[in-house]
Amino acid sequence: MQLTVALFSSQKYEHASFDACLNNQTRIKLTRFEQSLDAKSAILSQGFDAVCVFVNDIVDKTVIEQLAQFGVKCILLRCAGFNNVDLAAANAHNIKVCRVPAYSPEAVAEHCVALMLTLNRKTHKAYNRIREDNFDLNGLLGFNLFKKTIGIIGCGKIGLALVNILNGFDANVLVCDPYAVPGNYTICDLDTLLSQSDVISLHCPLTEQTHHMINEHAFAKMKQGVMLINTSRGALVDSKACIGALKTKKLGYLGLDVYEQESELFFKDRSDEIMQDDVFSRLVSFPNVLVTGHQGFFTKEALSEIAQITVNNALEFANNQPLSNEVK
Ligand SMILES: NC(=O)c1ccc[n+]([C@@H]2O[C@H](COP(=O)([O-])OP(=O)(O)OC[C@H]3O[C@@H](n4cnc5c(N)ncnc54)[C@H](O)[C@@H]3O)[C@@H](O)[C@H]2O)c1
Repeated sequence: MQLTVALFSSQKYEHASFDACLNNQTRIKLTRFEQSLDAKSAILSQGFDAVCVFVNDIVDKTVIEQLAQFGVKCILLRCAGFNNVDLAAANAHNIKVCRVPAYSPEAVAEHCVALMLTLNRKTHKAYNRIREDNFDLNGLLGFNLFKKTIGIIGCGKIGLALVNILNGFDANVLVCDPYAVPGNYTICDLDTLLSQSDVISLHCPLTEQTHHMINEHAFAKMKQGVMLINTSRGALVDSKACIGALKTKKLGYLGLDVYEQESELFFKDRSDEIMQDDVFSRLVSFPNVLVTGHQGFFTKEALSEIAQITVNNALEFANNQPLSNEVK
């Protein structure tokens, strides 16, 4: 039997890695759609055995009911996080859900350090200054990461990859994670991490418990001028509370690779449109805020691993084999 797969939110940059994996096999037939999956576009999945989705596709109860009606039996996530999928609804309709649990955690950890160093050493400003023959150093003052206290919330695969890099800076690394095991860091509770860290980086999943975990109460506990980095999921952070903390200078630096309302913005060229998101506009107006559009994962190595694992997940499903990366 051939497994037909409707791939949503298709991007050109993924073609080569998927084509390389699908080459010389006829078991899987992939059809690409540029549209993201939601209640309106779900009709496109009619007649397909599986859908393949990414971080901002909406796979809630309504969409899953439609998928079930159209005969879809498997949801293949091309990412690790699965907060956008209603697992109970999928289970109720006997639709299997598979993900890519790890694809180069180092890619995200390295991007996180790129955000930290750019914000700190202001290389983005220096780049522009030098192009205009402006060699003034005023306004470019940074600080050493050496011996600084860096708090990591969520020390799974990405958090741990970050710890390994930060140990190279001889930083004092604090970790808050309910399942933390002893390592090259100090395990502490959230309040201790918030109050002692010079830099805070988020690497826990988005759940009901972690939604807006960084809010005005959390900022109140932090050091004046703290740096906050979020490469995990946008809604871990209350964006409006960030604006408040930036205005009082409590928040000295903010690096975001994810944003709560990113599904309305990211992964498309919107330079011809009028920005409708006032919170986002305000955030990017601060000189000490650096936003990248969910590109933490975006390395050659990670794209290749995502394609290989997704195709393997599809093959396991097509062959009725145990699903190594099923999420229940
Ligand atoms: N920016 C990107 O391109 C990108 C790419 C991949 C993943 N991500 C995000 O990064 C997150 C982390 O990925 P990972 O592969 O390291 O996941 P992981 O499952 O390996 O690690 C997550 C860790 O968070 C911990 N955790 C859970 N609840 C917590 C809480 N309330 N407080 C503190 N820790 C808590 C878990 O115990 C676990 O150790 C994912 O959830 C995903 O949202 C972003």
